Amino acid sequence: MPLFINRDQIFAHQVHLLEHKLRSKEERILELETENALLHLRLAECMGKLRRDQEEEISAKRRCQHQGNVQKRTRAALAVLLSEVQDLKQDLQDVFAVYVGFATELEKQSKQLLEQVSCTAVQAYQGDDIQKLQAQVAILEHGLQEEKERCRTERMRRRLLHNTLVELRGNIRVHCRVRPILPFDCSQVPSTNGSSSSEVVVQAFSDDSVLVNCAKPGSPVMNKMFEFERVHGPEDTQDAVFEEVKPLLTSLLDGYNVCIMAYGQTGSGKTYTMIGSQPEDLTVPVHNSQQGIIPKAANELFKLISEKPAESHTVEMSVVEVYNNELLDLLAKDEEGARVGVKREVITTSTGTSEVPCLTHELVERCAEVMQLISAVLRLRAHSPTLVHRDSSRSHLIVTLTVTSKSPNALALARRLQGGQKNVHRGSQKEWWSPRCRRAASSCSSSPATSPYHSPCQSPCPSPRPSISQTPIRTKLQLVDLAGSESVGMSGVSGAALWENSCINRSLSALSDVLGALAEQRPHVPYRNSKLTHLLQDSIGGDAKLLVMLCVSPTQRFLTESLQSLGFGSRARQIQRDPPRRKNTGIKMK
Ligand SMILES: Nc1ncnc2c1ncn2[C@@H]1O[C@H](COP(=O)(O)OP(=O)(O)OP(=O)(O)O)[C@@H](O)[C@H]1O
Repeated sequence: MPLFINRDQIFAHQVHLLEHKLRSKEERILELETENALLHLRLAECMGKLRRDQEEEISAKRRCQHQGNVQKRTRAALAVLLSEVQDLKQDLQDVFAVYVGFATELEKQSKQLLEQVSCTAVQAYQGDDIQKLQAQVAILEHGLQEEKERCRTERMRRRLLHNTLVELRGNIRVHCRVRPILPFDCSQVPSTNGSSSSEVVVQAFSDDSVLVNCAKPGSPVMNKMFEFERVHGPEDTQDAVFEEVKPLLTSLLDGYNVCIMAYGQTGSGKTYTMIGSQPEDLTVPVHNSQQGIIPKAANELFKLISEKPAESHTVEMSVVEVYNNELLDLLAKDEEGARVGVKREVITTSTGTSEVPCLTHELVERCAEVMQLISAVLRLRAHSPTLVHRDSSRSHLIVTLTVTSKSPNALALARRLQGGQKNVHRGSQKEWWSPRCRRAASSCSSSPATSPYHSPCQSPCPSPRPSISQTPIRTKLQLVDLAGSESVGMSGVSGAALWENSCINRSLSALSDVLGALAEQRPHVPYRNSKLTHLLQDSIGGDAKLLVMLCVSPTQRFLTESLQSLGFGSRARQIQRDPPRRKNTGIKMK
């Protein structure tokens, strides 16, 4: 059957198809146009963002440049200031040298005149002449006294200028103490080069320099001079040593953190300097004149606090030892209330400071209480005999006195107000503890009942914050008696003691590495290489006022160790930190 195809129908169908295609194309075009418009919008947005970023970049660059310029100008001004101080120091040294010469000459002349007077008196026996001569002698002696006085004043000025220089540089202060010769300076083993082991080779040359004779016997003298902020000789008493440290206690109440650290080889007098001479029976009180820096500092601190309004300051104490690279809380008690060393960890907080969570703090109100706690923990501290020292400390001891000031002095308050609300809040967040924080702290398993103070609670405190003037300021006084470095051969130890020795030497070399990195201003400072440096991180690299007390033996027997300690001190002096800052101020010290 023939198939008739209606052409109109076919066309109509094709037209319909084409129309459908056209519609979908138009729809696609519309879609694409919308997409295009959206893309344009996004492009415009991106362009805007790019422009803003570019503007920000330009302004950041400008700010950077400005800061760079300011830094350059500050550095240049500081350099000028430093060179002026150096020149002044040099001038004063010259003047001092002239005065010394003049004074010596005058003394000589007056002696000669005195001799002449006595000769003339015997020969001539004439009253008039004697009187004249006596008058002359009196004038000369008076002149000599005056010169001596001027000399002393110039010396003081020189030291003051030097201290200003140290403050300007923000350097670590280094003092050195050369102890007297002691029986163990004479070695039982005869020296291979024939020299006497007890020969004095390290001397306090002046009040700021140490002279070391490094020559081998038979060879020409080879002297090395080391300069420090203050040098004490064997004749210097505990009181004299503390006098130079005392001003730091005032700084503590002015809002600075302070750290005093004794460094030196075993038997060089670190514990003697920090704690004082120790009787066999630790309960026997030590005479004031024999006390070291820790009791004297505690005494001075309570004296200063007693001059403040009543109950405005509280002091809390913690004691830790770093033994075999482990941190032990020496004030922690067991269930029966007996003190036992409990292991703790040191952590870095979100603000970058180091802290020991759950560390025991005891409230102390008198120096005697501090010393009672010290005697209690000294029994726990690791000691063992070595060939050099029969009661050698085998751990680093860190005594911390935390002062909370509810009514800070005008100086600290003014600084804090200048520092601004933002700063205070940042500081207070870390320092203020609300009842909720206290509860959190006391829920810590080994928290002491005696103190509400613990490491800061991480959870936000909903309680209202105190105003700026109400916020207590907390400052830390860290007193560190480091374990003594020594060579294995010299100490003659073996077994467990050998491990102790290697831990001590490793932690001290970690301390040295940290100082090296800071002195060379390396971007990474390896604080975490040892528990000791991690714990002391804020004091060494932070903004605390740090005083390193180098202890050295005077004799040939320990020459290598003494040179190593003096080198450590010199390296510490090279560190240029930001000048120490008061707590909560954010303002650099003048
Ligand atoms: N300036 C000093 N005057 C008198 N005696 C001192 C002086 N310095 C140290 N001594 C005595 O030297 C001995 C060793 O001193 P000390 O215990 O302080 O050494 P150390 O550096 O702490 O040693 P270690 O690191 O091994 O513990 C002690 O008997 C101490 O009394």
